[in-house]
Amino acid sequence: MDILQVENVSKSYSSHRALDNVSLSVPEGQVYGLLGPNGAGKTTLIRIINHITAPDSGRVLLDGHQLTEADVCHIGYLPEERGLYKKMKVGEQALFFARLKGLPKHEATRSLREWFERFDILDWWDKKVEELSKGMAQKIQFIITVLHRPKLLIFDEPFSGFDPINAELLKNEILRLKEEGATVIFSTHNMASVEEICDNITLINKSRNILSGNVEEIRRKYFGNRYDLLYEGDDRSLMEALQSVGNEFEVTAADQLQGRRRLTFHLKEGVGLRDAIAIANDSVRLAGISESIASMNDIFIRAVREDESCR
Ligand SMILES: Nc1ncnc2c1ncn2[C@@H]1O[C@H](COP(=O)(O)OP(=O)(O)OP(=O)(O)O)[C@@H](O)[C@H]1O
Repeated sequence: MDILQVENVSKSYSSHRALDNVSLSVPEGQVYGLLGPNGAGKTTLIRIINHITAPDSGRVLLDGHQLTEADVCHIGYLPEERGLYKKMKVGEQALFFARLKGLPKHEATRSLREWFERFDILDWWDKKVEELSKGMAQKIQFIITVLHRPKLLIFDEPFSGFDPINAELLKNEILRLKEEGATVIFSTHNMASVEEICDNITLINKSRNILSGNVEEIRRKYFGNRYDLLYEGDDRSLMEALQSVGNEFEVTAADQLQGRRRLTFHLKEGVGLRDAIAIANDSVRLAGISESIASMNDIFIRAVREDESCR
């Protein structure tokens, strides 16, 4: 069942078209990535879903009905530009926002303390917000966003400003929220996080949806019929030997210690993998072969370039 459906949404700012007939469906209980180059239209779409901006045409459905202002309380939204009151103390402010979202004081305090402990920031409770670094303030904002347990969470660039340890912490918390039943949509430029936590994605380029689907399926299919050969020997002679069965050759050092190399190549249509292995074996010492799964980074670049070339 899809918790959110975006149907043919378009939006223009004066003469610029920020979204052009964008449609997507977000399955309930999954993590959904919104990807795209700078200025593609991700934040505009997120703002439309959150009822901050209205679309010029198209509609957004939540649980099958047209989303209204009243539904916004079921959505937790972490905007890209985050605002906290600088002079207020951290705990006091978190409590203030929790009360605004309708949590009784006792429950809000207990729940906030639990979150602060989990994020290892309990000793920040009485600090002033102005004393916090960017990443520290971001943790507080994250907690405020998820505290009232909305069923749909939308994070705009949640990883920006986080060091690798805190980014890992955030990833695990997003997965924990998913396990507890929440649906999470987030925009990001961090492709590693997409591979690690997203079930599905949509890639927007220049206001249009150019690629949607399940991350695993996209990664398997996108480049299609590609394999990694692990070997010891001469790169050039291996590539020459494989010319008749493959193309798009790319050599990388597989591991420095054993001096192994990795050749990634595309197997030509109608050629059996066994034939390629036999040819490779005659030319180098083959240590392994596996299907090559494209990275989201490669897919992002290729999909955007292909889209640009046919506009
Ligand atoms: N309030 C606004 N007024 C005018 N133009 C806007 C406004 N908001 C966004 N735009 C324009 O709409 C386009 C899409 O912007 P948007 O912020 O949605 O992109 P984005 O995909 O979130 O980009 P980034 O990855 O850089 O955050 C951009 O060209 C931007 O300049």
